[in-house]
Amino acid sequence: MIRNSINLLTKKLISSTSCQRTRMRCFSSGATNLVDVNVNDKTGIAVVTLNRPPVNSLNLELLTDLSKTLDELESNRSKGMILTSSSKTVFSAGLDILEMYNPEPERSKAFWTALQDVWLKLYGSPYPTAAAINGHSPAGGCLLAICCEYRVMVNDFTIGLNETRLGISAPSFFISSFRNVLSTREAEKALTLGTMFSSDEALKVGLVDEIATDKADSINKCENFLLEFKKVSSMARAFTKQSLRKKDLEELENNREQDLQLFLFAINQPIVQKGLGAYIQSLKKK
Ligand SMILES: CCCCC/C=C\C/C=C\CC/C=C/CC(=O)SCCNC(=O)CCNC(=O)[C@H](O)C(C)(C)COP(=O)(O)OP(=O)(O)OC[C@H]1O[C@@H](n2cnc3c(N)ncnc32)[C@H](O)[C@@H]1OP(=O)(O)O
Repeated sequence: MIRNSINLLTKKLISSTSCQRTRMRCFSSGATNLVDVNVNDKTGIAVVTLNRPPVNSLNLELLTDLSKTLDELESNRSKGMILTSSSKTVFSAGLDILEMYNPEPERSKAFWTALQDVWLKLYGSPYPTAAAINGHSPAGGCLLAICCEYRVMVNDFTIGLNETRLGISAPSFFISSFRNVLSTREAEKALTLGTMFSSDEALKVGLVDEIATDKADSINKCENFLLEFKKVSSMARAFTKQSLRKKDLEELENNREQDLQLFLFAINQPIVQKGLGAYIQSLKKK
């Protein structure tokens, strides 16, 4: 994938004049509409909205749609992407727990592979990315946000990698993208404690870059960030980003099968199944 991106950058260099004339308007990511995409005609920035009520939990279908959307943005040479949610209170509740409970072997494999795909594409995207976090963002929800280069969070919500609170460790690619945002010290403290930060705390520690009053404000602030790149060569920008993230990306690319087997092993442990069952019940009883 990194090689593909570098090839793409080279192609861009050769055809940079024609690229600038190419402007995609809008595209759909499929019949299901779990992901809405809206491209601003003037700026070329795409607002990508997660749309799987009630809480945008990341199941196989949502991850597959998101993965396709990221492919389309890349092949359309997007000017930038803002990731947000259609919910009023939840950005994403993270991985869909039902994908891990009583797992069906082929589906769990496809599910984890789709998550790996999304992470590789989002974390390593050549176009600039920002997250307009307009609701709670635990675990896998936080993962999507930290893959982006900039985060604007609406007040009064929570964000964090809380896996240890659920009795598990965050997978290694979750940890590497978290450490790309926070200092190793802050990341270690937050990951081991499973801290969920309030919007203000997240700002203080550097997990988010700005606070917004509402969704529109968060999108506006993300857009302002992305527009700053008008002054910068898109190739130089993308190359720099991918160089900084190269080690993390290669770590997963070179160990995808091992990472998948670890996930399958973990979710198939009876003690984990018991924990997942109890957790699902606790969410339902709320
Ligand atoms: C427990 C042990 C886990 C062991 C796992 C083992 C191995 C796996 C190995 C590696 C993978 C590890 C990686 C994990 C990363 C993850 O992302 S795990 C998911 C973590 N997410 C959460 O813990 C969030 C849980 N949800 C909430 O806290 C709240 O729902 C919310 C997001 C704050 C929103 O609250 P709100 O009040 O608005 O909504 P409700 O709570 O009423 O929820 C509505 C509805 O949605 C269901 N639901 C919520 N979250 C999830 C979810 N993540 N997956 C599936 N379904 C979810 C909830 O049950 C309600 O359903 P309903 O009652 O049927 O309407």
